[in-house]
Amino acid sequence: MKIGVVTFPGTLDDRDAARAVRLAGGEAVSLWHADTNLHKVDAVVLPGGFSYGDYLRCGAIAAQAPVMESIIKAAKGGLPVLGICNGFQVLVESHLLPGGLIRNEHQHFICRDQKLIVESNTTAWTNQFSLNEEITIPLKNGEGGYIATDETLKRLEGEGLITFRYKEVNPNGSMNDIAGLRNERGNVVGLMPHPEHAVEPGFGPDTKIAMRSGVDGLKFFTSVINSLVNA
Ligand SMILES: NC(=O)CC[C@H](N)C(=O)O
Repeated sequence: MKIGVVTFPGTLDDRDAARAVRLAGGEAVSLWHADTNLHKVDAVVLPGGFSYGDYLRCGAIAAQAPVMESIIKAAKGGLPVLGICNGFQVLVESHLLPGGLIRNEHQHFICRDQKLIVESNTTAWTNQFSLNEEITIPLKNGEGGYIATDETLKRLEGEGLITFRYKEVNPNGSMNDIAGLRNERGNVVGLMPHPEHAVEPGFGPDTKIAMRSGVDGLKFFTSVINSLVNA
């Protein structure tokens, strides 16, 4: 399976995302921000980083990049798309997911191992998790505070679109402890924490904190391969 990994100017985590794809058994295909086609990929990862220097708002300029025009169109047609951190911000700025991401409540950049609860396991990117499974993956961002109108929050809660919720600590003031969302169809998923940094023993979260192997992030990538194989 070919999984496209997008690089915008200022992207940071494209190499780790490509490595995660390979460790899960997929083929990573580099997509450049200026690409006007998606090179026949079966899914796309929008990785983390500081696209366009975080000018204006994180992800706001990347959402206007040529490659996003194809990704938005393909996502609406069912292509699996995962947005990680800056990628989540791009998905929100592209209106593929609702709401907004603002500066962390405490105004500081945060970097920590973060516990999450998986609240939806029927998406292209989460089908290898159990419902309500607790996972630990790294979190590192400056604008991770999730906001939405009361009406949107009600819809997200009512329709089961909140895919990840922060556990124990709400690290950034996100409304309803929201760490990640899905679209109705389940092909588009975005989250602030970083699964691609928790795919190999010894390199992910502190296993004393995670109390597991520190590779909880790998299941995002095996999930999408599983959903493509069984599509
Ligand atoms: N790790 C990231 O992707 C960071 C995203 C964004 N630059 C922020 O600080 O919020």
